[in-house]
Amino acid sequence: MLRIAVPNKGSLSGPAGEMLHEAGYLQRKDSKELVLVDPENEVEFFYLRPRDIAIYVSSGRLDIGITGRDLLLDSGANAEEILQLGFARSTFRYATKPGTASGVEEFGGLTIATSYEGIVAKHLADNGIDASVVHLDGAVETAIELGVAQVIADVVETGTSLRNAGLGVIGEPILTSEAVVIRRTGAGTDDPKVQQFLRRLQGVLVARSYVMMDYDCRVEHLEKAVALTPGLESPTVSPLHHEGWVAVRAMVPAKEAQRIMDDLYDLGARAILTTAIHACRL
Ligand SMILES: Nc1ncnc2c1ncn2[C@@H]1O[C@H](COP(=O)(O)OP(=O)(O)OP(=O)(O)O)[C@@H](O)[C@H]1O
Ligand SMILES: O=P(O)(O)OC[C@H]1O[C@H](OP(=O)(O)OP(=O)(O)O)[C@H](O)[C@@H]1O
Ligand SMILES: [Mg+2]
Repeated sequence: MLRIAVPNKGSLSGPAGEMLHEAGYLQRKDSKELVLVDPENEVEFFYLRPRDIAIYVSSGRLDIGITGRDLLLDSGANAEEILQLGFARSTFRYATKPGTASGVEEFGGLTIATSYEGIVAKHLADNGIDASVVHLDGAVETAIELGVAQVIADVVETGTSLRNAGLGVIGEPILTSEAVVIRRTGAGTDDPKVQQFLRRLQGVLVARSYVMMDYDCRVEHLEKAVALTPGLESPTVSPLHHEGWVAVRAMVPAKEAQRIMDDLYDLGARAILTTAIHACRL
């Protein structure tokens, strides 16, 4: 059985469960369930605090985990990313009240509040800055108003929390984060069970970001049409009953589908349609 750590709470938990469900795995129905066995797929899911997942995976007791890159780096655990999942995207940044500091180099002697002490301590050390770090569990933006710190370092997605607290970002993002699949460093991905798990998640990512496009076009326009829809390997081209015409089928990125349909139409293609892909193995 492959043993997999899944976030039990917070921003990662819902999307991780949805992705596993789309990949064909059983998922818990009750948020109080801590362990779930999926016998058909030969996997066992452990629902754990997102912050603890890298520690479990680095111990080798669990084969794989889903967590955030920022949490992985903050933990300092002996685990590495083996797949990016594209959700829970955020940046990790410093912020202050206007007028406190214009750059990270002015943080010397100040106190920085954060839930991610590991990342902040390393970043300060790398930049040779001597500042104090105070750990808070959450709602870090309020720390400045309440006088606990002059600077915060926190997750920023839309920036709404910072704006609401009257804070502005300082310097470049310390890192960009997203949900990732992790494995103990050096354990590799050769294990066929790990390979199968990764292929299933990759299949979900592709099914979400591509659509299938079909259209008819005249033979003399085929080369130009195929250049617009090269597909993954190469498009399928079938003869139509109506001589001089072919039917073409190819996967295209969902975000570009409308633009490609316009370009195909201008080229003389007709009956252009797209359909959703529900599952996929590349
Ligand atoms: N607003 C957000 N948008 C995108 N990702 C976020 C956001 N807030 C947190 N994350 C990501 O979620 C992960 C943190 O998960 P965690 O459960 O510890 O905190 P949380 O989502 O803030 O939940 P809570 O604070 O309610 O416990 C990190 O990878 C972080 O980058
Ligand atoms: O840039 P934004 O879109 O506002 O998102 C970022 C905020 O979201 C998270 O907070 P959460 O709501 O999880 O509360 P927390 O601070 O207590 O973790 C994060 O810690 C930031 O505060
Ligand atoms: Mg939070």
